[in-house]
Amino acid sequence: MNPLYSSAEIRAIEHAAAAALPDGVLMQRAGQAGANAALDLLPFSTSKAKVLILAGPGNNGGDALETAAHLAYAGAQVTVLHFPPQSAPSAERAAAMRRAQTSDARFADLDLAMVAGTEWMLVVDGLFGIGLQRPLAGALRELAEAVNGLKCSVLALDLPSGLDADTGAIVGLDGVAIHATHTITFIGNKPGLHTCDGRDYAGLVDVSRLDIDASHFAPARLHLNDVKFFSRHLRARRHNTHKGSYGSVAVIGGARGMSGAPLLAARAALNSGAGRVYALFVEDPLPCDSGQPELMCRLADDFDLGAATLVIGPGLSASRHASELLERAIASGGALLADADALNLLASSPALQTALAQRQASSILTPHPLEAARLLGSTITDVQADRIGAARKLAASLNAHVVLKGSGTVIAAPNGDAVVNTTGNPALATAGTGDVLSGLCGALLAQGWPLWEAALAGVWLHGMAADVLVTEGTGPIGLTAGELIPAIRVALNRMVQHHGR
Ligand SMILES: NC(=O)C1=CN([C@@H]2O[C@H](COP(=O)(O)OP(=O)(O)OC[C@H]3O[C@@H](n4cnc5c(N)ncnc54)[C@H](OP(=O)(O)O)[C@@H]3O)[C@@H](O)[C@H]2O)[C@H](O)CC1
Ligand SMILES: [K+]
Repeated sequence: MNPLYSSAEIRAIEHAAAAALPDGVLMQRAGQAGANAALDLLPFSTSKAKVLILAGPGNNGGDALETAAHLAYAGAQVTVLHFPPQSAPSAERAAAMRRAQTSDARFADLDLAMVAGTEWMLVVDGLFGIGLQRPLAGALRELAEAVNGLKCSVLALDLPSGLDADTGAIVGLDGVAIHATHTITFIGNKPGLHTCDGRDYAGLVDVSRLDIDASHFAPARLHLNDVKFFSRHLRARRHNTHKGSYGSVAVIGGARGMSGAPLLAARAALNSGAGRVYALFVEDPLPCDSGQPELMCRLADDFDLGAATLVIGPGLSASRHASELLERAIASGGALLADADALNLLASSPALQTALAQRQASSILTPHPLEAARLLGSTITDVQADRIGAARKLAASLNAHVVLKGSGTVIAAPNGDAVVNTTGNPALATAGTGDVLSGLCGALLAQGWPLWEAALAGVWLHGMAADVLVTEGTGPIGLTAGELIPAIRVALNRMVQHHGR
């Protein structure tokens, strides 16, 4: 089920596997896998294909040298830019170097004009893998920038050089990484390829396990999101049901001048199948939502908060009254999702945090990185430098399921399990999409989904709806949050048709 491994876990697997195999086999397999991935990107007749191979000083460079030898034997015109190790290379890297030197690959000196001025069909990035220790600097930085200026495909071996394998952050303030179009990653998939800058820099990711025996892989605590994680909750509707069978959602928010946010969340909840949906306003309730008259608009103070699944936060404001409503919502016994201003109020109140952490029924929190930073007492930079760590920390300290939004949304449970989402695209970087997500998750909770699965499915469907709209040309530029709602409804129904019973 799409496990993700930290670099420490990958090294442990590699050591255990290498001990049971003849010397150098893993690097040879990595080089073969790299060459196969490269050949997939080259024309059938390789003889005219100019391929630039960047071979760094460590074992990632060893993989690149193996790849270079294979591609040269396959007839490609291979040029290698080689960065020799400062100390004695590993035996397998030395063997890889001999193989590349005895092939037809040409070793060239670093010349940025040559890199920029040649019509490469492919660049293979084997500068650094999981052993990157510091930012790319000097000539390496210039080389990465020159490669990033090329139009051709770029295949990263293991991961794009300059990217942190565990976090997906580019290493260093104002750091640089190779912008790959494809990545062939070895032994196991890595979180850094799927969150933060990872999705932009890794391109299409393929995993080669190097034929390592399954016994060497310990169960992972981190996975890519997968429909299999939540598909058993996708239920076909029974004929003999009524609106009461599908639960009630109450969205609490809408301070003066911010009534749009709860309406978006409430519309999303209704269109995601909740039986009854209330839009509860901190003050001045709208008489109705003329665009969605099925919604019931009320003053929050007049509502029994125990009577519905609560989504609190969209347009809530930071007023004292809003804080009292949050306190009441936390004290209610039912399922609760807190978003937006509710998260900011939580961040400024240790008492509310304690009350949330002590709830019998756990909760879902859906912060974006700034909201998460406020809750953690840190900065956006800190959060983005380790999104998975930040989500896990929040989940543990607040005893909540945390959805840390952004590229590669992270969903973390209080027990440390975490998932990185794979759907979604930059179209979601627009006002109101967070409100839609909160309403969608609230609707799934109201229909009886457990918190973890509701968060996984909500994030997955939200991203899938945006992906479908972008495929159809409705975005990424200019997609509006409201347009997501009918697309979510279609995606949810299609999934129920496919998986439900
Ligand atoms: N060992 C095997 O059989 C296999 C390895 N695989 C591949 O190996 C890499 C991991 O290899 P490792 O050597 O540990 O690490 P790297 O190649 O990523 O880089 C380490 C060397 O790079 C130097 N370094 C690190 N950062 C920088 C930097 N910013 N600028 C310059 N040099 C840097 C580091 O030198 P130090 O000075 O820090 O000591 C090392 O020399 C893994 O990713 C796989 O690709 C195969 O997958 C399987 C077989
Ligand atoms: K690399």
